[in-house]
Amino acid sequence: MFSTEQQQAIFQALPDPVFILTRSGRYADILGGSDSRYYHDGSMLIGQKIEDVLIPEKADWFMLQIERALASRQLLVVEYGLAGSDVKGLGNDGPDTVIWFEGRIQALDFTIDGEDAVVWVASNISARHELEAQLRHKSEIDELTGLHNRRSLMVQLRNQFSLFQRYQTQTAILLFDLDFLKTINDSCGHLMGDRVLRLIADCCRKHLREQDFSARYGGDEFVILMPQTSVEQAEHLAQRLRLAIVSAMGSQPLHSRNNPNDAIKERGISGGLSQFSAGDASFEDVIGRADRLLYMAKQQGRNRICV
Ligand SMILES: Nc1nc2c(ncn2[C@@H]2O[C@H](COP(=O)(O)OP(=O)(O)OP(=O)(O)O)[C@@H](O)[C@H]2O)c(=O)[nH]1
Repeated sequence: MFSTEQQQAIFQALPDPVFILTRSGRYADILGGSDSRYYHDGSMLIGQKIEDVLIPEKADWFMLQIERALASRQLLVVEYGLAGSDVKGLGNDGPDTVIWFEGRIQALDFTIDGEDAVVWVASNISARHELEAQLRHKSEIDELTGLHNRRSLMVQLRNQFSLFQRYQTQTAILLFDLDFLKTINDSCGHLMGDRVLRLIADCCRKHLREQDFSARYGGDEFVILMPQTSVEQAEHLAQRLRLAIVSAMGSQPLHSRNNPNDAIKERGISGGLSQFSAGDASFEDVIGRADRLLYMAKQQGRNRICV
């Protein structure tokens, strides 16, 4: 139906680039890629090998995908990022952000110069990738404090509990609640209440270790999950955090709106500290224990951690 020239023109008009790659990683041909918003002219790659173009770590990954597609003979769909620093010899000329692609790879049923080969269609999905990252962030992070939200805490607790069941690694959990937030809200305004909640989050980020997982459990309740931590170590960390929060709150102008001389004196947190234990059926058991200990801390006069 189409002449050879017309077929060639149709291939070149394809918006996404189509790479014909041999088993040894040679660019046998490149078609399409006409959407110049996303793709540069790649014709200079023809005849070159992936290992000549990309740094070893990336080149190995590309070669592995070619092998997978050739072995399965099925359509293989992969996602990958390419940064300017992944391309050999680009220097500072490449893009400064990672560009994300979806690769659709299919083995060809003929050989090219005696080699097996695949067709690899690369689509720029950076915009979608960015949107997905934003949505993931929104679904996992508490908007007010920037800590993990309850939903991502639950996922983390479930994973850590599975690890505990398999390896019995000590894992401590602190559940704490800001004392008298209602009084702060009523006396100093809701915005000041919000400010104190953010202050607590800052203290968590500053005073806990990188492996500790801090989350806003809801309202003025927070949970700190401390993997590979004994209760003794966790108690030390919890007390350090409590003192840091008391000290940070001390620097806040927590004065009554009606009477500026009337400062709110009660500043602190009450917490319950527990750990996964052999008899627990699920992570909910340890949260339940920490909750009862938190209640005890409130009963005993607040601004303390019960273990
Ligand atoms: N400012 C602010 N207040 C909140 C937020 N979420 C919940 N609160 C308020 O926090 C208060 C929590 O109340 P409680 O924990 O029961 O009581 P409390 O005043 O902190 O007193 P104790 O916990 O008994 O020491 C409620 O008045 C909620 O309305 C928030 O995001 N911002």
